[in-house]
Amino acid sequence: MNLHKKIGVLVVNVGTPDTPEVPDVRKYLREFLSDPRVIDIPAIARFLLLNLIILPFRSKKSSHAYKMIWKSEGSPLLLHGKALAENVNQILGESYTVEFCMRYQSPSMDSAVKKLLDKNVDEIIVFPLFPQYSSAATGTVFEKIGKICNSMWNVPRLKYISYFYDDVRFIDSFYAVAKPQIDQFKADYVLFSYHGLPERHVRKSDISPKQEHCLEKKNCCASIQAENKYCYRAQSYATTRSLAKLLKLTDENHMTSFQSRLGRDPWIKPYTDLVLPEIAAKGFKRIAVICPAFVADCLETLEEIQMRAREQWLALGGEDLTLVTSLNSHLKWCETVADLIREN
Ligand SMILES: C=CC1=C(C)c2cc3[nH]c(cc4nc(cc5[nH]c(cc1n2)c(C)c5CCC(=O)O)C(CCC(=O)O)=C4C)c(C)c3C=C
Ligand SMILES: [Fe+2]
Ligand SMILES: [Fe+2]
Repeated sequence: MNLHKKIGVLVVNVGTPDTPEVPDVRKYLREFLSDPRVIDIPAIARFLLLNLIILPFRSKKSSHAYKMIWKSEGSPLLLHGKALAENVNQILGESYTVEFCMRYQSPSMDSAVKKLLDKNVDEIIVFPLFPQYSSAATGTVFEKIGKICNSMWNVPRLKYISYFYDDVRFIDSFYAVAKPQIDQFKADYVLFSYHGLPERHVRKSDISPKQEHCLEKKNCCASIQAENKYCYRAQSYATTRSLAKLLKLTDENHMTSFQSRLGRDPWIKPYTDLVLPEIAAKGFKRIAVICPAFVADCLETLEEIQMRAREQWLALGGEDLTLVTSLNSHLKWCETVADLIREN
């Protein structure tokens, strides 16, 4: 390797509002949900849905939720991302410059790319913090970097990290973080709850000639094959299989589900809020919930799982539910991120 080469790294997460107040949450939701990769319906229908239904109702509701998890220094998603980038930069040393940014709102991808170019980097590695590929999260980050570079005369060399759902170091990091928490909690059941997606997104990721694999064949997500290599649901199940094996779980005491639905379209199943009653009915009392689609704790883990799902579990007669805190800026995870960057 050329010792004088300077490598820029963009570590990107989805985005968060600047404050938990309604106007900032509305601004964030507007940018996020106007993205055709997130709400993939015709532009006029998306505009009407967003302005007449989602923004008037959701902004207030989400603002209330954000207020419950907000830290004095800011949004958990932002704080964890900044800490991760700082630690990874220290591990990688001075031939690398690592910038943390958000696909929506701030710090913006545009400002982070500018910072890297001001430091005269020779190439940029784009690292979306999403273990499983989805067009709504990973795809939109890659599209955005393309748009940013479109306006440049000297386009920097770009490299992309698309997914790492089965990378042994990612799995080992989650194991290292989760295992002590599950043991200490004395869980009798482990639920792997992933961010959901509309079923339509998964069907569109199917690369078989007539899209006859994803959600068409029985057990379509039970293994990764050529047809479903971009299938978010199949990649999520693969993450669960690797983690469950390390945690020595059996088919009886763990399962995979999908949370955070929005709107009336069918989303990938099973739904987290609908499996909790089934698990309770089997007599399990102490459930630990791991969320391996999120490498940092955020609204979806801290409010939806640790608060709302816990309340639901207690109402179902469960003894307790714990959220297994995420990778955040755990040292093993920082080393994994540094390794994934180095090998690019
Ligand atoms: C159609 C709507 C949505 C899709 C598709 C979607 C995919 C998706 N999202 C993440 C990661 C995160 N999403 C977060 C929040 C969030 N997500 C949606 C909607 C969709 N996400 C909304 C409306 C929100 C905002 C909060 C709310 O009102 O519920 C977050 C947390 C952000 C935070 O500030 O803490 C993350 C992270 C992935 C990985 C993904 C595709 C798989
Ligand atoms: Fe989301
Ligand atoms: Fe699939």
